[in-house]
Amino acid sequence: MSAEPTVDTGTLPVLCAREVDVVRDGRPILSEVSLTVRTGEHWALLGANGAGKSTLLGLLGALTHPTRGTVDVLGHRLGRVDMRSLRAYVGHVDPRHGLRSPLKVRDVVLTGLTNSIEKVPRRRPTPDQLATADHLVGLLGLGHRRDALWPTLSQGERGRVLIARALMPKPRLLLLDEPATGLDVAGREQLIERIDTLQQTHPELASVLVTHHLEELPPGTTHAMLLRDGRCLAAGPVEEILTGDLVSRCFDHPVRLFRDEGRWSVRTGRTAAALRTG
Ligand SMILES: Nc1ncnc2c1ncn2[C@@H]1O[C@H](COP(=O)(O)OP(=O)(O)OP(=O)(O)O)[C@@H](O)[C@H]1O
Repeated sequence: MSAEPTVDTGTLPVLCAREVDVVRDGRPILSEVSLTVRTGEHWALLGANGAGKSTLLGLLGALTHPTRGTVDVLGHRLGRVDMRSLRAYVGHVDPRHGLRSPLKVRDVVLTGLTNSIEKVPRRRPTPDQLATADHLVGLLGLGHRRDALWPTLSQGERGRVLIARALMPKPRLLLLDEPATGLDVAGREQLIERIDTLQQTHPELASVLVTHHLEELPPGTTHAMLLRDGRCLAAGPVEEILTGDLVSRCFDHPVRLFRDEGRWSVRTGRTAAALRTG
């Protein structure tokens, strides 16, 4: 039987993946990927379609095991401890959330406590838990929608509800899988603003955000990893990694990068040498 993990809240990295390989149906999906994430770091995980981003996020979220290599979450190795208890320390925001019931916003946020999609019958939240849910709903800018039903929410509102839900068990690591997919400009900007606010209100948190679009990165992004064909092309502080040259290689297309007020934008460039970063 797996032991309940004691979680280190001190100096250990929140997450440490070493030389990870993932092979599915005999095909290498990830090869020799290493990543260390520490408290207060906010990582962008970038790569073209099929590069392996979601597969890596599944490992980081203790949803799957590597074929080779090791993944430690708060000092506890996947495979040696109960994966479900580790998941309580990792908030996973997946826009493909499969909720079917017409739950109210506040009830969806409370499902974060049980890490379940639907409400768990006969489980009553404590007054403290209700207060935390209300606080998070407000923090994500949804105070006025607290009693709205899930099917009536816009996609942008759903994204923010799912972030509040992921924060409910007070995780140390927040994983965001393409959170701005399908959002209009207003929805995307509100989401990015709220993610950026979290980085200030929750200094104990680390995050990894997957996207194809540099425009969707919050200004508070501190680090980036570029994945290409299942391998890490580059990883480190964002100023060193988000360069026209490296991003061009990552997406196999010459681009120039611009940064204005903390946000990135990308244009096709005739040569990668024409790069300009701010
Ligand atoms: N269970 C599996 N069996 C076989 N191949 C798989 C499996 N899961 C993923 N793959 C393949 O692994 C590759 C990486 O998939 P993954 O979803 O991690 O990429 P991604 O970078 O997140 O892509 P996208 O940006 O399109 O979402 C893809 O080619 C995918 O088809």
